[in-house]
Amino acid sequence: MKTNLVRKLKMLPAIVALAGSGIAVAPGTAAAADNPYERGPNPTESLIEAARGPFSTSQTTVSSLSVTGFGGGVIYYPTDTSQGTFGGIAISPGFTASWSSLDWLGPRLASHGFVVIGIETNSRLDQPASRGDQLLAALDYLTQRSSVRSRVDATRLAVAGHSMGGGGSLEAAKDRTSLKAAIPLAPWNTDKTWPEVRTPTLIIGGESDTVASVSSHSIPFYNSLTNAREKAYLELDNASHFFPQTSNTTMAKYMISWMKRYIDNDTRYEQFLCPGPSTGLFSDISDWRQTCPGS
Ligand SMILES: CCCC(=O)Oc1ccc([N+](=O)[O-])cc1
Repeated sequence: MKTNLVRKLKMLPAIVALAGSGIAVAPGTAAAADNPYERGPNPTESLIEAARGPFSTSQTTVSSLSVTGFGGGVIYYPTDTSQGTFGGIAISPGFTASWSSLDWLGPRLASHGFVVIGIETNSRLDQPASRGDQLLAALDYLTQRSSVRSRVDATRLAVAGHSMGGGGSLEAAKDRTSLKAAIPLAPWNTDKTWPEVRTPTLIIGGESDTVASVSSHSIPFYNSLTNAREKAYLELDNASHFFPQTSNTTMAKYMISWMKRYIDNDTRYEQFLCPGPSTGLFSDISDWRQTCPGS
């Protein structure tokens, strides 16, 4: 007992120094006391724009033969086990595409402290409703059966997807209102109204998309999210339908900020979302709309 007390007293200066430095400390220590889900250092523009975040990552392939409800995929996860569990994110590719079309996103998001599963769909022709079911099946697999399940917090989960996969992410959020965040990318869906979604949702559209034009998809979807706890719309200047398929710093930066803010409840990332980016002549963002907490 006495030895423990002496050890704790000896550690105090180190804990105080860490708290001041912005370096994350384990849940239960001083800096993380307010928010047990906060992971990683204090964010800066350069941190969220970098090709990799502060966590080292590893990956493991999931065979379609070992799962039900989706077509397997790849899991990316932080190797650090000293800070507790991480939130989980499932991501679906679009019509006729495989996970490899988006795979740059896996390590990019995981390196900020998330366990990410990029899925293959049962068929590459699956429609958005099916892709939504498959995203949820992948999250269940991730948290209940996968080899990394002990690293994931099953109460802090999110979805994203491209095109029909983005339409699928709206379907998943509609069906599972406990999801903490959704990010449809150039979403495509025949259903144009989403009042059932309560999950904080960031829609990212491409200004020059001719497959799922923002005027008939992303913007009406955003406007119809009347019951989402928070929502935002980011439009990438002059971007085509296929912008998520190559590494895109602006897209990654706002995905990271949204996921951190709503999966981890990390208000340190609010600075990038409220009031959000400018959309001037020299910006690569042509439109930004949002509801900020309390507004
Ligand atoms: C990578 C393909 C992204 C995607 O899903 O694009 C499409 C979305 C809708 C249709 N369609 O309605 O035929 C086609 C492609």
